Amino acid sequence: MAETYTPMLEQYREIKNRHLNDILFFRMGDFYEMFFEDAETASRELEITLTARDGGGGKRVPMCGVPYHSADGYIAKLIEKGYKVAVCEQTEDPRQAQGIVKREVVKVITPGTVLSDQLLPDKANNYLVVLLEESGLLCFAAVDISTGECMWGSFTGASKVAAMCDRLFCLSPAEILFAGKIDSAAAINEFIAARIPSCAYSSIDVEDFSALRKLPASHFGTDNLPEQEPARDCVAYLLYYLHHTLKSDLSHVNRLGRYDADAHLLLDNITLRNLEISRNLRDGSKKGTLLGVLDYTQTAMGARLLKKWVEQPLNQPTEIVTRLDAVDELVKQPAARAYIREQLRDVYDFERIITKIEVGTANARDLTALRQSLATLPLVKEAIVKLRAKLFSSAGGQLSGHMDIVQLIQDALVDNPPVATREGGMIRPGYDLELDELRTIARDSKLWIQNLEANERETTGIRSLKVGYNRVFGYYLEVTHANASEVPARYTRKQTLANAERYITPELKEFELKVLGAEEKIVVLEYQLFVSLRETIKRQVREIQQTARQVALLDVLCSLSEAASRHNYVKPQIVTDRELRIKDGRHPVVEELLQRERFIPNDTGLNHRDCEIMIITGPNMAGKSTYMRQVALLTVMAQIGSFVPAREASISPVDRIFTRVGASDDLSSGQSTFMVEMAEVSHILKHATSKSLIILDEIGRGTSTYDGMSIARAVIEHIKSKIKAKTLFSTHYHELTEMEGQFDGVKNYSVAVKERGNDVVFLRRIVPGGADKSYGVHVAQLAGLPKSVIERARQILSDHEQPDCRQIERAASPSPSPLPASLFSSGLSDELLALDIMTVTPLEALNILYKLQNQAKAEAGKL
Ligand SMILES: Nc1ncnc2c1ncn2[C@@H]1O[C@H](COP(=O)(O)OP(=O)(O)OP(=O)(O)O)[C@@H](O)[C@H]1O
Repeated sequence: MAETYTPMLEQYREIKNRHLNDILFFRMGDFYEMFFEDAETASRELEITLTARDGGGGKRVPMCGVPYHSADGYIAKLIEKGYKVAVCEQTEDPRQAQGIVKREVVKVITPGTVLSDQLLPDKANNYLVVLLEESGLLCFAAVDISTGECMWGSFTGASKVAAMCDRLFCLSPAEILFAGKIDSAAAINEFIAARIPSCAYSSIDVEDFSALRKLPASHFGTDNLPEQEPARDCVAYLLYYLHHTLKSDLSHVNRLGRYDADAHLLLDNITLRNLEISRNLRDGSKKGTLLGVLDYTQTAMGARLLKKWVEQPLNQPTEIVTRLDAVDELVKQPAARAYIREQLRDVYDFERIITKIEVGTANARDLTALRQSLATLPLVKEAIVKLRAKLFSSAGGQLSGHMDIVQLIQDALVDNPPVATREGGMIRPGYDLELDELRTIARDSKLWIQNLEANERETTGIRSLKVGYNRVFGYYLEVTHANASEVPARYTRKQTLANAERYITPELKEFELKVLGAEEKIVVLEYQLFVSLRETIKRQVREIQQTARQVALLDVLCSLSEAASRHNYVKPQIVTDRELRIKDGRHPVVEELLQRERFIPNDTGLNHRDCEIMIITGPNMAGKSTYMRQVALLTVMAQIGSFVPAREASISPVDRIFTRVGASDDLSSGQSTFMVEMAEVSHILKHATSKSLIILDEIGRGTSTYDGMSIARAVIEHIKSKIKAKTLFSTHYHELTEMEGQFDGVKNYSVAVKERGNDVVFLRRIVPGGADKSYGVHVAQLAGLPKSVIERARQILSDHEQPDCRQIERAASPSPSPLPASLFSSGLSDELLALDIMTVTPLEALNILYKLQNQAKAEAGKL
């Protein structure tokens, strides 16, 4: 026989059955209760007491609970730990309920659908992504429910997984859902675990999917829908999940954008990381990144847009120039820029406020923030209309101040309303006649009580008599025991305290009814008025969203021009001759970090005639990596529409930038450093085109010299003959400089140094020609290696640099390099060879080691 529970628990079980993957917060009065397994999980994760309650038939059922007013904090904790929380409310007034109060899940909160400020990342997007793979097409649909932004994209072919991973890296979703069976799931999961570890992921399956197929068209209309069915289905899953979790009509998710890879300069996730475009390698924050240097945005909307611009620069010259012209105008008009930025400082994140209005969670304070934000816009518009650049004329035109809404909120709400919406105190006097009348009754009642108190004191002669109020007895007259004998017969005793008696009179009760009724009515009426105000604003969701987008655009343009003038950048010329010419270029981030030292600028000239590939040699620490990243970053900046740190720059947009820089530790994937390096090089060789820019920093160094050098040379030859991409290649293999004479367009450069005795001065200048020394020992010394090690290294190096040794090293055959002669001279090796390691005891071994060391010391002249 099926187990039976109390009617309330039966209701719980019925609801829980529909939310098996969620923790069910079950509202009971002032608490959210959890039962059964959920109670055990929640008590463990939230560190709250696990109790039990009678489940019917003598069964004890595990239970725990949290007060409803502090539930947000607990929910936040569970979401951060990757759980989903279904919030089940009482949907009827318990006083009117017959039997068990009706309850319903009003929303499911998941990492990708959170809307509370507490859980949303400040100034950043919070994406939910659905992935679907079908008929060779790998699709995604993404939404930031907090702003209403929604888009889709799809990839095919051999590189579809890599392309999807790059996209996911940019979106950095809070939650990913795999719809149905995804062939590439393993590879994608591996990437998420390594690169977006905070992302929650699960699968989504629907029994009757055919019913959902209509969702995209009914929600977005048919105009912008993806043509391919898998992509449309992906959007359908996304909408289904949103309806299932948010249970609102989602009118703020009203535009479906398409991610179009062809419109952008593609920066894969490796390059985004290597160049530290928006996240640094140290802790993933924007400190010390290109975004960090360019971000002078004033609003959260601007900050989110700038991150997109920086991670997805443009590739079409006309679009780039349009942005550059706008930035240029603001650079030339510092007063206008300062004025606009000043106004924008008072603008709240109203893109998110609009969402809260749409889903009905906005409070009165949100609305006053919206009013304040919109009210500043006419001032911004005034400044914008005087500007000439194309982007301003479109932005200015659309920058509506929504004065009707500003006025409406101004009239309806007091200046500083409370956060709570059901406790009154929000609506401005004069806004609603009925409310004003009720307030008059409530206010007059205070006067009435004062009068009553004075009258009663006079008629009874009890000077200490006072009128009071409590929730249990309502209004009462309080008289001390000492005066009890003076109390008239018309008083009815209600309560006896230690030193006083409390009474009521018919007059007082009648008054109470009127007053209490008024106060209750005020609270209800204020809430109704507030909700209807919210609904009125909701009708303009689209228009206000449009305004938010214009504000973001303006903020970003101001930010880029502020960065340009603060850091002394110049407007790059955008050309189409496939050349890159930079005069006195600087690294935007390194120049900011250098405090006392001055950053030394350098030129660059890359073209397909005489300098397609730069082979850069030079000492360690000389500035090779900095220079190469600088060239890449200046290209990225120009394609963002930003000015660049240089005296002059003319840049032909590239289609992709590839980087292979440093030793990226991919220990999590179980691959060796060299394997990762080769995989990255292979990725570059497969995807680079003649319009790409490639940065290769010392490839081949993770293996033996000969293997490494051979691979490096073969890679350059391949790029030169097959790909023809502009390339910067740094290396310590001086042998590669021989390529200059052998291939047109391969040019040697080196970083100049000055030698002073054993000391080396880095000049940080890139000059034509190859270098012949690495000065690695010098850098080791700078890094603080023990003096003895440095001296020994110098000795080995000088032996090694003898002509006969160098001859051997440069030979192309990969024979093992001989050890320096001195190490095993004078019979040391004979003694070692004679040893039978398997039979010596540890003590004997130590003795032998001691003897060998003494011998070595003697040889080194240290004894
Ligand atoms: N143009 C410059 N002006 C001033 N300082 C610079 C310049 N370029 C580089 N530096 C400084 O030199 C440091 C080392 O530069 P970088 O890492 O580019 O050297 P590298 O030649 O790539 O070294 P390695 O071969 O060891 O990787 C940088 O961190 C920076 O502080």
